[in-house]
This record gives sequence, structure tokens and C-alpha cells, in this order.
Amino acid sequence: MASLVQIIRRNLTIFYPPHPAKAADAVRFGLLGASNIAPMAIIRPAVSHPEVIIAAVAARDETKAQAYAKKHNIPVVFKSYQELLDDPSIDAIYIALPNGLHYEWTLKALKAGKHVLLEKPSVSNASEAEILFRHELLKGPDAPVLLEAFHMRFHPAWQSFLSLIDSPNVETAYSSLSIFKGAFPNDDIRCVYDLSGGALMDMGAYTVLSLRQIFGTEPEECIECVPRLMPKGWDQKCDQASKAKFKFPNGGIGTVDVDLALSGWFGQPAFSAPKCTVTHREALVEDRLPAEQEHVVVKTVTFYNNVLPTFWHRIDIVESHTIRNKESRKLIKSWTKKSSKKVYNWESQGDTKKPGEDHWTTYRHMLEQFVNKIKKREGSGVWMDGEDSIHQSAMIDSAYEKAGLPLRPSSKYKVEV
Ligand SMILES: NC(=O)C1=CN([C@@H]2O[C@H](COP(=O)(O)OP(=O)(O)OC[C@H]3O[C@@H](n4cnc5c(N)ncnc54)[C@H](OP(=O)(O)O)[C@@H]3O)[C@@H](O)[C@H]2O)C=CC1
Ligand SMILES: O=C1OC[C@@H](O)[C@H](O)[C@H]1O
Repeated sequence: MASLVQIIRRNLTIFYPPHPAKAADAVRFGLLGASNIAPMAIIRPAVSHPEVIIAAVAARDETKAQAYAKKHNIPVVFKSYQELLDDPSIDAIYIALPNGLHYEWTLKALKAGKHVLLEKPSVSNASEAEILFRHELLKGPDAPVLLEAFHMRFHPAWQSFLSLIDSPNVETAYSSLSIFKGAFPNDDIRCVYDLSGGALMDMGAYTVLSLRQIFGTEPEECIECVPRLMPKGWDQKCDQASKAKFKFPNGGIGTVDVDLALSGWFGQPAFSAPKCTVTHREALVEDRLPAEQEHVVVKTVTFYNNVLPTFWHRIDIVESHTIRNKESRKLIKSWTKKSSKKVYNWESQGDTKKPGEDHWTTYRHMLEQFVNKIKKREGSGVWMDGEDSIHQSAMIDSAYEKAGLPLRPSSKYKVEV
């Protein structure tokens, strides 16, 4: 009962966060696009951040921008994205445009000297990622901060999950993420190739990041990728779902399984929680046993709801122990040890220096670190640098190549510095 009350309280506070007074030197954000995700990803997290102000929004349609600004208490509206970038009172830009527009608008924002919090996936493909993240505009001690907004990795639960994993000894990892059929229309930005849509770009980005973090390195190759294309009559260059397998340098295999329209019995919409399961190789356990016997353990760690853990999550740790004859491998004894963890703050991990409340979402944790980076403060240490984003794009590209689908198209935009 106490735990149900905690869940309700935590979830209510996500939507009705405390609103401390704003600092005089708060970072003033402008939003490019009156996007669906901004309220969850930045507008609400900003409310509880004393050093963040959502100062302006720009949309292609001024009436839409006005209505959005009114709904979300945003004081200033611009009728074009460029006008917002040209405003010297804006320090940072949040870009939640279709993936295919990320490259162009990030470069334009950086050129205007703004810090950029860029929605995932950063850009359309690895070639764009290399140009963007290694750009001259990002060099030098006072260069603007650019972050691909992989919010999930900033949450203490994800960091705690990673701490339970012995990367070199991971044998298999499975990461799945899906949304029920009907959640997105077939012409949604996620389903249009020219806007760099596709399941691997959208949900897939999280699962790819999960594998990269679990194995702690980049895959050698994508060994299989089976897409399910959009239904007939819709964009046939876009995967509505994909299942891909990657081989990592330690010989381990990682699988991603993503679906933008999950269905179950009789084609009805189906639901499935985001999940990551990691199985380690068998390890020897030191034990006082007769010389001909050995004790081995296989550790499996499963994280349920790794993408939005603040709402609810659970990390299960299962250790399968076996005592057997070394030579014949005949089983002598076996047992299983199970435990579970929930990690809603750093403090529960014995880390009292890192700030964070139970109601802080992944986005709120990320915002904290983004501001720390701008203010040149040390922060929690969790970050995603440009090379990381380049590798991320390359892994997605490798899956499209394996599937025989074209890489998402590069932007025609050229930046003049
Ligand atoms: N971090 C997360 O949890 C999530 C991240 N995302 C990412 O955020 C980005 C935006 O997603 P989401 O908010 O769902 O998207 P929306 O469908 O809300 O679109 C975002 C904005 O894109 C603008 N836009 C510009 N050009 C076009 C065009 N040709 N067609 C359609 N829209 C256009 C629109 O701006 P305008 O208002 O000017 O018309 C719109 O408001 C994506 O990169 C996505 O991957 C999405 C969901 C969750
Ligand atoms: O980033 C995302 O997270 C939530 C999903 O619903 C969405 O498709 C995706 O863009």
C-alpha cells in the first residue's frame, strides 16, 4: 500500500512539479517547433529547474505557435525558426523537429552561437553525424554545448543497471521497445523516409544505445536485420518494425526488437513494456568444494521500463548456480538466487552528492546535466559526447544496410561558417 501511495505521489509530481524561483543567470531556451514531445521533454522539467527558463517558441504557423505558447506559458512567439535563432536573448535551443531537419537546424543554431539540446536520433545518418559533431563550430573553450537528447542514460536507474553488468562477459543482450498499433498515423513523421523516419531511427535509437552501453563498445557488424515495412500504400522505404542482431568484439550477440505498431491476437493493438535483458557467460565461483567439483553461476539482469523509469521500473537480477563434476559435467546441485532493485534517486545508491528527486524524469536529469555543462560544472559525470553520437548513427546505418534499405537521406543544407 505504501508503495502504491509512493507511485501515485511520484507520478503526480511529474505532472505538477515544484516551481522554485528562477536564477538571474538562468539559461533561456527557445523551442524550435511546437512539438508534441516538448511538454514532457523540456517544458515540464524546466519548471522545477531554477536555472532554466522556456523563453520562446517558434512554429511554422504563427497561430499554432500562439496557441502553444498560451497553453504552456511561454512568453514569446516567433513566426519562423530563424527569427528565434536570431534573438540574442536566447541562450539555448531545443530541437524536436522531424529527424531529417535536425542536421540543418542544429548547424543553424550553433552558427547563431546557441547551445543545442537536440532530440534523438541526432541526425539522419553517420555521414551527417561526422560532419555535425566534428564541426569547427564546436571547437574551442567557449564553443556551444551540443547534446543528443538520450534522456534515458541520465537516470540513476539506468546507471545502476549498467553497474550490474560485466560488459566483457556479456553473452547476449536483448533490448525491445514498441508502441501499440494505432498510436501513430501512417503518415506520422516517424513513418516518412524523406523526414528520416523508420522504426530503427525512432524506437530503435534507444535499443541501439542500450546495446552499445551494455557491451561498453561498438558492434563489429550487424549480422541480421529483418524489417517489417509500412503497410502497402505507405512509405515503402520506412520500417514500421525491425529486429536486428549485432555481433560485438567479445563474441556476444545483441538483439534489438522495435515496433511502431505492435499488434497481438487478431491484429488488435498490443502493449509491451520496454525491456532490456542481459545474460552473462558462465563464471566460476570460488567455493570450498572437493577437487573434482566446480561451482558456476550465470547472471541475468533484466530492466523493465528502462526508457521511462520514473513512472515505474524494476531491475531483476537472477543468478543461476550450479555445482557439477568438472569432467563429466554431471549436475550435483543447482539453485537460483533472485533479487530486484528500484532506483529512483542517486541517494539510494549511496551517492549523496548528486542532486535529484524521485519525481525527476529522465528528461529532468538530462536537463540538469545540460545546464551543468553550459555552466562548466562537473555534474553527475553522465554525458553523451559527439563521438558517441557518431557511433550511435553508424550502428543504426549498419542495420539499414543489412536490411537492404537505403540509409536515411542526407540534408541538402550546407553551413557557411
Ligand atoms: N525524447 C523523447 O522521448 C522523444 C523524442 N522524440 C523526437 O522528437 C522529434 C519530434 O518528435 P514529435 O514531438 O513527436 O514530433 P511532432 O510530430 O510533434 O513534430 C515536431 C515538429 O516538427 C515540425 N515540423 C517541421 N517540418 C515538418 C514537416 N515537414 N512535417 C511535420 N512536422 C514538421 C512541426 O513544427 P511546427 O510546430 O513549426 O509546425 C512540429 O511541431 C523527433 O526527432 C523524435 O524522434 C519524439 C518523441 C519522444
Ligand atoms: O523518443 C521516443 O520516445 C517515445 C516514443 O513514443 C517516440 O516514438 C519516440 O520518438
